Amino acid sequence: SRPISTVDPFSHGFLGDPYPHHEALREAGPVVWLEKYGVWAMARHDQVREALTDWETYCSSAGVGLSDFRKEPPWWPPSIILEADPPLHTRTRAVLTRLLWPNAIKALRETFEREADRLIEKLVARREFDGIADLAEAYPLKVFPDAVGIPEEGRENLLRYGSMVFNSFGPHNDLLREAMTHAGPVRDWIMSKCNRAALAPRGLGMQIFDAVDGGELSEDEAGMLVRSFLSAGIDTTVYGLGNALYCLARYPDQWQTLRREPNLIRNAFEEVLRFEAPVQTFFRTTTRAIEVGGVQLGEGEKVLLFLAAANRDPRRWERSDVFDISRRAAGHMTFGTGVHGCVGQSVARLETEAILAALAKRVESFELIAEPRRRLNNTLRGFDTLPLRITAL
Ligand code: HEM
Ligand SMILES: CC(C)Cc1ccc(C(=O)O)cc1
Repeated sequence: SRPISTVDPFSHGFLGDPYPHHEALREAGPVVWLEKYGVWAMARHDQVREALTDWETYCSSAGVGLSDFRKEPPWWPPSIILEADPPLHTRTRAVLTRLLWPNAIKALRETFEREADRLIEKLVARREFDGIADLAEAYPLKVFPDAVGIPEEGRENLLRYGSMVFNSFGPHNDLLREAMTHAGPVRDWIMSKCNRAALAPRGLGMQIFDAVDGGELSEDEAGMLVRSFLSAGIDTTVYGLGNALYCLARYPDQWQTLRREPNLIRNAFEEVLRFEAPVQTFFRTTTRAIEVGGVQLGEGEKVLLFLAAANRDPRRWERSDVFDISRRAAGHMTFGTGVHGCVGQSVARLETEAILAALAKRVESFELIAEPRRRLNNTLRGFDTLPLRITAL
Protein backbone atom coordinates (compact mmCIF):
# COMPACT_ATOMS: atom_id res chain seq x y z
CA SER A 1 0.00 0.00 0.00
CA ARG A 2 1.31 3.47 -0.83
CA PRO A 3 0.34 6.92 0.47
CA ILE A 4 -1.78 8.70 -2.17
CA SER A 5 -2.67 12.37 -2.64
CA THR A 6 -5.12 13.88 -5.14
CA VAL A 7 -3.62 17.38 -4.77
CA ASP A 8 -2.57 19.32 -7.91
CA PRO A 9 0.77 20.99 -7.02
CA PHE A 10 0.58 23.12 -10.23
CA SER A 11 -2.88 24.56 -9.51
CA HIS A 12 -3.28 28.27 -8.72
CA GLY A 13 -4.53 27.38 -5.24
CA PHE A 14 -1.48 25.29 -4.38
CA LEU A 15 1.02 27.70 -5.96
CA GLY A 16 -0.62 30.69 -4.24
CA ASP A 17 -0.44 29.17 -0.75
CA PRO A 18 1.71 26.01 -0.81
CA TYR A 19 2.64 25.62 2.86
CA PRO A 20 -0.47 23.79 4.17
CA HIS A 21 -0.17 21.39 1.21
CA HIS A 22 3.53 20.85 1.94
CA GLU A 23 2.64 19.94 5.52
CA ALA A 24 0.03 17.42 4.32
CA LEU A 25 2.52 15.83 1.89
CA ARG A 26 5.23 15.56 4.57
CA GLU A 27 2.75 13.94 6.96
CA ALA A 28 1.37 11.53 4.32
CA GLY A 29 4.72 9.68 4.15
CA PRO A 30 8.37 9.80 2.98
CA VAL A 31 7.12 9.35 -0.59
CA VAL A 32 3.54 9.96 -1.82
CA TRP A 33 1.80 9.00 -5.11
CA LEU A 34 0.31 12.10 -6.84
CA GLU A 35 -2.67 10.63 -8.67
CA LYS A 36 -3.31 13.76 -10.77
CA TYR A 37 -0.03 13.37 -12.72
CA GLY A 38 0.99 9.78 -12.03
CA VAL A 39 4.25 10.81 -10.35
CA TRP A 40 5.84 10.44 -6.90
CA ALA A 41 6.30 13.35 -4.46
CA MET A 42 9.02 13.76 -1.82
CA ALA A 43 8.43 16.60 0.66
CA ARG A 44 10.63 15.70 3.65
CA HIS A 45 14.19 17.01 4.00
CA ASP A 46 15.81 13.57 4.29
CA GLN A 47 14.21 12.14 1.12
CA VAL A 48 14.79 15.31 -0.96
CA ARG A 49 18.45 15.46 0.07
CA GLU A 50 18.87 11.72 -0.58
CA ALA A 51 17.30 11.91 -4.06
CA LEU A 52 19.49 14.89 -5.05
CA THR A 53 22.60 13.12 -3.76
CA ASP A 54 21.91 9.77 -5.47
CA TRP A 55 22.15 10.93 -9.13
CA GLU A 56 22.55 7.32 -10.34
CA THR A 57 19.12 6.26 -9.03
CA TYR A 58 17.42 9.65 -9.59
CA CYS A 59 18.71 10.91 -12.95
CA SER A 60 18.41 14.28 -14.76
CA SER A 61 18.84 13.15 -18.38
CA ALA A 62 15.10 12.41 -18.76
CA GLY A 63 14.53 16.11 -17.96
CA VAL A 64 13.97 17.84 -14.63
CA GLY A 65 10.35 18.67 -15.53
CA LEU A 66 7.15 16.60 -15.59
CA SER A 67 7.69 15.47 -19.17
CA ASP A 68 9.98 12.48 -19.73
CA PHE A 69 12.35 13.28 -22.62
CA ARG A 70 12.46 9.58 -23.53
CA LYS A 71 8.68 9.56 -24.10
CA GLU A 72 7.97 13.02 -25.57
CA PRO A 73 10.34 15.38 -27.41
CA PRO A 74 11.52 18.30 -25.22
CA TRP A 75 10.40 21.85 -26.20
CA TRP A 76 14.02 22.91 -26.28
CA PRO A 77 17.27 21.01 -26.96
CA PRO A 78 18.07 19.60 -23.49
CA SER A 79 20.61 21.45 -21.39
CA ILE A 80 24.02 19.75 -21.48
CA ILE A 81 24.49 20.45 -17.80
CA LEU A 82 21.12 20.60 -16.00
CA GLU A 83 19.50 17.82 -18.08
CA ALA A 84 22.63 15.68 -18.37
CA ASP A 85 24.06 12.91 -16.19
CA PRO A 86 27.73 12.05 -15.68
CA PRO A 87 29.98 11.60 -17.70
CA LEU A 88 28.69 14.36 -20.04
CA HIS A 89 27.64 16.42 -17.02
CA THR A 90 31.09 16.07 -15.43
CA ARG A 91 32.83 17.71 -18.41
CA THR A 92 30.39 20.61 -18.92
CA ARG A 93 30.08 21.27 -15.19
CA ALA A 94 33.88 21.50 -14.82
CA VAL A 95 33.95 24.41 -17.29
CA LEU A 96 31.28 26.49 -15.51
CA THR A 97 32.70 25.67 -12.07
CA ARG A 98 36.06 27.12 -13.14
CA LEU A 99 34.44 30.24 -14.64
CA LEU A 100 32.54 30.96 -11.42
CA TRP A 101 35.45 30.18 -9.11
CA PRO A 102 35.87 32.53 -6.08
CA ASN A 103 38.46 34.75 -7.78
CA ALA A 104 36.13 35.18 -10.76
CA ILE A 105 33.45 36.33 -8.30
CA LYS A 106 35.96 38.70 -6.63
CA ALA A 107 36.49 40.31 -10.06
CA LEU A 108 32.75 41.00 -10.25
CA ARG A 109 32.31 42.26 -6.69
CA GLU A 110 33.39 45.89 -7.17
CA THR A 111 31.11 46.37 -10.22
CA PHE A 112 28.13 44.63 -8.58
CA GLU A 113 28.51 46.72 -5.40
CA ARG A 114 28.87 49.99 -7.33
CA GLU A 115 25.71 49.21 -9.35
CA ALA A 116 23.83 48.30 -6.14
CA ASP A 117 24.82 51.59 -4.45
CA ARG A 118 23.85 53.57 -7.56
CA LEU A 119 20.41 51.90 -7.78
CA ILE A 120 19.65 52.26 -4.05
CA GLU A 121 20.61 55.98 -4.14
CA LYS A 122 18.07 56.45 -6.95
CA LEU A 123 15.34 54.58 -5.06
CA VAL A 124 15.99 56.39 -1.76
CA ALA A 125 15.45 59.68 -3.65
CA ARG A 126 12.15 58.33 -4.98
CA ARG A 127 10.98 57.05 -1.54
CA GLU A 128 8.15 54.98 -3.08
CA PHE A 129 8.75 52.37 -5.78
CA ASP A 130 7.88 48.85 -6.88
CA GLY A 131 10.29 46.34 -5.32
CA ILE A 132 9.96 44.01 -8.30
CA ALA A 133 10.09 46.17 -11.43
CA ASP A 134 12.40 48.88 -10.00
CA LEU A 135 14.75 46.69 -7.97
CA ALA A 136 14.40 42.88 -8.09
CA GLU A 137 14.19 42.86 -11.91
CA ALA A 138 16.21 46.00 -12.70
CA TYR A 139 19.36 45.02 -10.80
CA PRO A 140 19.86 41.40 -12.05
CA LEU A 141 18.95 42.50 -15.60
CA LYS A 142 21.80 45.01 -15.46
CA VAL A 143 24.66 43.27 -13.65
CA PHE A 144 24.50 39.64 -14.80
CA PRO A 145 23.97 40.14 -18.57
CA ASP A 146 26.75 42.79 -18.36
CA ALA A 147 29.00 40.17 -16.72
CA VAL A 148 28.06 37.56 -19.37
CA GLY A 149 28.77 40.18 -22.06
CA ILE A 150 25.49 40.55 -23.96
CA PRO A 151 24.19 43.90 -25.28
CA GLU A 152 21.65 46.03 -23.37
CA GLU A 153 18.89 46.18 -25.95
CA GLY A 154 16.22 43.47 -25.84
CA ARG A 155 17.03 42.24 -22.35
CA GLU A 156 13.32 42.04 -21.49
CA ASN A 157 13.49 38.81 -23.53
CA LEU A 158 15.49 37.33 -20.65
CA LEU A 159 12.47 37.61 -18.33
CA ARG A 160 10.12 36.16 -20.96
CA TYR A 161 12.56 33.31 -21.59
CA GLY A 162 12.90 32.60 -17.86
CA SER A 163 9.13 32.34 -17.63
CA MET A 164 9.15 29.83 -20.49
CA VAL A 165 11.97 27.78 -18.96
CA PHE A 166 10.51 27.55 -15.45
CA ASN A 167 6.89 27.04 -16.51
CA SER A 168 8.04 24.30 -18.89
CA PHE A 169 9.04 22.09 -15.92
CA GLY A 170 5.33 21.82 -15.07
CA PRO A 171 2.28 20.46 -16.93
CA HIS A 172 0.60 22.00 -20.01
CA ASN A 173 -1.56 24.29 -17.86
CA ASP A 174 -2.62 27.91 -18.36
CA LEU A 175 0.65 29.18 -16.86
CA LEU A 176 2.73 27.30 -19.46
CA ARG A 177 0.44 28.26 -22.34
CA GLU A 178 0.59 31.93 -21.32
CA ALA A 179 4.41 31.81 -21.07
CA MET A 180 4.71 30.26 -24.54
CA THR A 181 2.65 32.87 -26.43
CA HIS A 182 5.74 34.59 -27.97
CA ALA A 183 8.04 31.59 -27.71
CA GLY A 184 9.44 31.85 -31.24
CA PRO A 185 10.83 35.41 -31.23
CA VAL A 186 12.03 35.05 -27.61
CA ARG A 187 13.88 31.83 -28.35
CA ASP A 188 15.41 33.39 -31.47
CA TRP A 189 16.63 36.40 -29.47
CA ILE A 190 18.20 34.14 -26.82
CA MET A 191 19.95 31.90 -29.37
CA SER A 192 21.23 34.99 -31.23
CA LYS A 193 23.26 35.81 -28.10
CA CYS A 194 24.83 32.34 -27.74
CA ASN A 195 27.70 32.74 -30.20
CA ARG A 196 31.09 34.48 -30.24
CA ALA A 197 29.94 37.35 -32.48
CA ALA A 198 27.30 38.45 -29.96
CA LEU A 199 29.50 38.32 -26.84
CA ALA A 200 31.81 40.97 -25.36
CA PRO A 201 35.51 39.99 -25.48
CA ARG A 202 36.29 39.17 -21.86
CA GLY A 203 32.82 38.42 -20.43
CA LEU A 204 31.72 35.17 -18.80
CA GLY A 205 30.07 34.16 -22.09
CA MET A 206 33.25 34.51 -24.16
CA GLN A 207 35.20 32.70 -21.42
CA ILE A 208 33.07 29.63 -22.20
CA PHE A 209 34.29 29.84 -25.82
CA ASP A 210 37.87 30.00 -24.50
CA ALA A 211 37.22 26.42 -23.29
CA VAL A 212 36.53 25.47 -26.94
CA ASP A 213 39.95 26.80 -27.89
CA GLY A 214 41.33 24.71 -25.01
CA GLY A 215 39.68 21.56 -26.42
CA GLU A 216 37.24 21.01 -23.52
CA LEU A 217 34.02 21.83 -25.42
CA SER A 218 32.73 21.88 -28.99
CA GLU A 219 31.60 25.23 -30.45
CA ASP A 220 27.94 24.12 -30.19
CA GLU A 221 28.36 23.00 -26.56
CA ALA A 222 29.77 26.42 -25.68
CA GLY A 223 26.68 28.07 -27.18
CA MET A 224 24.47 25.74 -25.15
CA LEU A 225 26.29 26.68 -21.91
CA VAL A 226 25.79 30.39 -22.64
CA ARG A 227 22.11 29.50 -23.02
CA SER A 228 22.31 27.83 -19.58
CA PHE A 229 23.59 31.08 -18.06
CA LEU A 230 20.77 33.05 -19.68
CA SER A 231 18.16 30.45 -18.64
CA ALA A 232 19.24 29.97 -15.03
CA GLY A 233 20.94 33.22 -14.15
CA ILE A 234 18.17 35.84 -14.30
CA ASP A 235 14.68 34.76 -13.17
CA THR A 236 16.07 32.81 -10.21
CA THR A 237 17.84 35.87 -8.80
CA VAL A 238 14.90 38.17 -9.63
CA TYR A 239 12.54 36.00 -7.57
CA GLY A 240 15.17 35.49 -4.87
CA LEU A 241 15.81 39.21 -4.48
CA GLY A 242 12.08 39.97 -4.54
CA ASN A 243 11.49 37.38 -1.81
CA ALA A 244 14.29 38.90 0.28
CA LEU A 245 12.68 42.35 0.07
CA TYR A 246 9.27 40.86 0.91
CA CYS A 247 10.55 38.96 3.98
CA LEU A 248 12.40 42.00 5.37
CA ALA A 249 9.40 44.30 4.80
CA ARG A 250 6.99 41.70 6.23
CA TYR A 251 9.14 41.17 9.36
CA PRO A 252 10.45 44.69 10.24
CA ASP A 253 12.14 43.45 13.43
CA GLN A 254 14.34 41.22 11.26
CA TRP A 255 15.20 44.22 9.07
CA GLN A 256 16.16 46.27 12.13
CA THR A 257 18.41 43.44 13.36
CA LEU A 258 20.02 43.18 9.91
CA ARG A 259 20.57 46.96 9.64
CA ARG A 260 22.36 46.99 13.00
CA GLU A 261 24.39 43.85 12.27
CA PRO A 262 25.40 43.87 8.57
CA ASN A 263 27.59 40.83 9.22
CA LEU A 264 24.28 38.88 9.28
CA ILE A 265 23.62 39.75 5.61
CA ARG A 266 24.94 36.48 4.18
CA ASN A 267 22.99 34.40 6.70
CA ALA A 268 19.87 36.52 6.13
CA PHE A 269 19.84 35.62 2.42
CA GLU A 270 20.26 31.92 3.27
CA GLU A 271 17.24 32.19 5.59
CA VAL A 272 15.24 33.92 2.82
CA LEU A 273 16.15 31.05 0.50
CA ARG A 274 15.01 28.52 3.12
CA PHE A 275 11.82 30.32 4.18
CA GLU A 276 10.58 31.61 0.77
CA ALA A 277 12.41 29.44 -1.76
CA PRO A 278 12.35 31.12 -5.19
CA VAL A 279 12.75 27.66 -6.75
CA GLN A 280 10.06 25.46 -5.21
CA THR A 281 10.23 22.14 -7.06
CA PHE A 282 11.66 20.15 -9.94
CA PHE A 283 11.83 16.49 -10.92
CA ARG A 284 14.13 13.51 -11.15
CA THR A 285 13.45 10.19 -12.95
CA THR A 286 14.19 6.78 -11.38
CA THR A 287 16.69 4.61 -13.27
CA ARG A 288 15.83 1.46 -11.33
CA ALA A 289 13.22 0.06 -8.92
CA ILE A 290 13.90 1.34 -5.41
CA GLU A 291 12.19 1.04 -2.04
CA VAL A 292 11.69 4.28 -0.08
CA GLY A 293 10.23 4.20 3.42
CA GLY A 294 8.60 0.85 2.77
CA VAL A 295 7.07 2.00 -0.56
CA GLN A 296 8.18 0.44 -3.85
CA LEU A 297 9.05 2.86 -6.71
CA GLY A 298 9.38 1.43 -10.23
CA GLU A 299 12.01 2.19 -12.88
CA GLY A 300 11.40 5.18 -15.20
CA GLU A 301 9.06 6.99 -12.82
CA LYS A 302 9.07 10.77 -12.25
CA VAL A 303 9.72 12.05 -8.72
CA LEU A 304 8.71 15.63 -7.83
CA LEU A 305 11.10 17.07 -5.24
CA PHE A 306 9.52 19.73 -3.01
CA LEU A 307 12.60 21.77 -2.02
CA ALA A 308 10.44 24.37 -0.26
CA ALA A 309 8.68 21.68 1.80
CA ALA A 310 12.03 20.15 2.80
CA ASN A 311 13.12 23.66 3.87
CA ARG A 312 10.32 23.78 6.45
CA ASP A 313 10.42 20.16 7.61
CA PRO A 314 10.07 20.18 11.44
CA ARG A 315 12.14 16.92 11.42
CA ARG A 316 15.11 19.11 10.35
CA TRP A 317 14.36 22.69 11.53
CA GLU A 318 13.20 24.14 14.84
CA ARG A 319 10.40 26.75 14.53
CA SER A 320 10.50 25.89 10.83
CA ASP A 321 7.70 28.34 9.96
CA VAL A 322 9.48 31.30 11.59
CA PHE A 323 11.63 33.72 9.54
CA ASP A 324 14.75 34.16 11.72
CA ILE A 325 17.87 35.65 10.11
CA SER A 326 20.00 34.61 13.11
CA ARG A 327 19.35 30.89 12.74
CA ARG A 328 21.79 28.54 11.04
CA ALA A 329 20.01 28.25 7.67
CA ALA A 330 22.74 26.11 6.07
CA GLY A 331 21.33 22.84 4.76
CA HIS A 332 18.34 24.36 2.93
CA MET A 333 17.61 22.70 -0.43
CA THR A 334 17.02 25.88 -2.48
CA PHE A 335 20.33 25.64 -4.33
CA GLY A 336 19.87 21.88 -4.60
CA THR A 337 22.77 19.67 -3.49
CA GLY A 338 25.05 16.99 -4.92
CA VAL A 339 26.54 16.98 -8.42
CA HIS A 340 23.90 19.40 -9.82
CA GLY A 341 23.99 21.81 -6.85
CA CYS A 342 23.72 25.39 -8.16
CA VAL A 343 26.94 26.31 -9.94
CA GLY A 344 25.91 29.99 -9.89
CA GLN A 345 25.14 30.31 -6.19
CA SER A 346 28.09 32.61 -5.56
CA VAL A 347 26.79 35.01 -8.22
CA ALA A 348 23.32 34.88 -6.64
CA ARG A 349 24.79 35.59 -3.21
CA LEU A 350 26.99 38.42 -4.55
CA GLU A 351 23.96 40.12 -6.14
CA THR A 352 21.66 39.88 -3.14
CA GLU A 353 24.33 40.70 -0.56
CA ALA A 354 25.35 43.79 -2.55
CA ILE A 355 21.75 45.06 -2.56
CA LEU A 356 21.14 44.24 1.12
CA ALA A 357 24.42 45.97 2.10
CA ALA A 358 23.48 49.07 0.08
CA LEU A 359 20.03 49.12 1.75
CA ALA A 360 21.51 48.66 5.25
CA LYS A 361 23.80 51.67 4.68
CA ARG A 362 21.08 54.05 3.45
CA VAL A 363 17.66 52.88 4.64
CA GLU A 364 16.22 53.14 8.14
CA SER A 365 13.04 51.20 7.34
CA PHE A 366 10.96 50.05 4.40
CA GLU A 367 7.36 49.01 4.43
CA LEU A 368 4.73 47.48 2.16
CA ILE A 369 2.24 50.20 1.27
CA ALA A 370 -0.23 47.88 -0.50
CA GLU A 371 -0.88 44.14 -0.83
CA PRO A 372 1.83 42.62 -3.05
CA ARG A 373 0.57 40.61 -6.05
CA ARG A 374 2.03 37.16 -6.68
CA ARG A 375 3.46 36.08 -10.04
CA LEU A 376 2.39 32.42 -10.32
CA ASN A 377 4.78 30.05 -12.07
CA ASN A 378 4.99 26.23 -12.24
CA THR A 379 8.42 26.25 -10.58
CA LEU A 380 9.22 29.69 -9.17
CA ARG A 381 7.59 31.43 -6.17
CA GLY A 382 7.62 35.21 -5.94
CA PHE A 383 5.91 38.48 -6.71
CA ASP A 384 4.67 40.47 -9.67
CA THR A 385 4.47 43.71 -7.66
CA LEU A 386 5.86 44.77 -4.26
CA PRO A 387 4.72 48.36 -3.49
CA LEU A 388 7.37 49.72 -1.06
CA ARG A 389 8.10 52.99 0.74
CA ILE A 390 11.56 53.51 2.22
CA THR A 391 12.69 55.95 4.88
CA ALA A 392 16.29 57.14 4.49
CA LEU A 393 18.69 57.11 7.41
C1 HEM B 1 18.65 32.68 -6.04
C2 HEM B 1 19.15 32.31 -7.23
C3 HEM B 1 19.28 30.86 -7.67
C4 HEM B 1 18.64 29.73 -7.23
C5 HEM B 1 17.56 29.60 -6.14
C6 HEM B 1 19.17 28.61 -8.01
C7 HEM B 1 18.78 27.28 -7.83
C8 HEM B 1 19.36 26.21 -8.49
C9 HEM B 1 19.06 24.82 -8.21
C10 HEM B 1 18.06 24.31 -7.17
C11 HEM B 1 19.82 24.07 -9.05
C12 HEM B 1 19.87 22.54 -9.12
C13 HEM B 1 18.97 22.01 -10.21
C14 HEM B 1 18.96 20.48 -10.18
O1 HEM B 1 19.49 19.88 -9.23
O2 HEM B 1 18.40 19.88 -11.14
C15 HEM B 1 20.59 24.98 -9.86
C16 HEM B 1 21.44 24.59 -10.86
C17 HEM B 1 22.08 25.48 -11.71
N1 HEM B 1 22.14 26.85 -11.56
FE1 HEM B 1 21.26 27.94 -10.12
N2 HEM B 1 20.10 29.07 -8.91
C18 HEM B 1 20.20 30.44 -8.73
C19 HEM B 1 21.02 31.30 -9.42
C20 HEM B 1 21.84 30.91 -10.47
C21 HEM B 1 22.70 31.83 -11.22
C22 HEM B 1 22.86 33.32 -10.93
C23 HEM B 1 23.30 31.09 -12.20
C24 HEM B 1 24.27 31.53 -13.28
C25 HEM B 1 25.37 32.14 -13.00
C26 HEM B 1 22.82 29.72 -12.05
C27 HEM B 1 23.19 28.67 -12.88
C28 HEM B 1 22.86 27.34 -12.64
C29 HEM B 1 23.26 26.24 -13.52
C30 HEM B 1 24.06 26.36 -14.81
C31 HEM B 1 22.77 25.07 -12.92
C32 HEM B 1 22.92 23.64 -13.41
C33 HEM B 1 24.04 23.01 -12.59
C34 HEM B 1 24.16 21.52 -12.84
O3 HEM B 1 23.18 20.91 -13.32
O4 HEM B 1 25.27 20.97 -12.55
N3 HEM B 1 21.94 29.64 -11.00
N4 HEM B 1 20.30 26.28 -9.50
C1 LIG C 1 16.72 25.72 -10.69
C2 LIG C 1 17.33 25.22 -11.99
C3 LIG C 1 16.38 24.30 -12.68
C4 LIG C 1 17.69 26.46 -12.83
C5 LIG C 1 18.30 26.13 -14.17
C6 LIG C 1 17.61 26.38 -15.37
C7 LIG C 1 18.19 26.11 -16.61
C8 LIG C 1 19.49 25.56 -16.65
C9 LIG C 1 20.14 25.23 -17.98
O1 LIG C 1 21.24 24.61 -17.94
O2 LIG C 1 19.56 25.58 -19.03
C10 LIG C 1 20.20 25.29 -15.47
C11 LIG C 1 19.59 25.58 -14.22
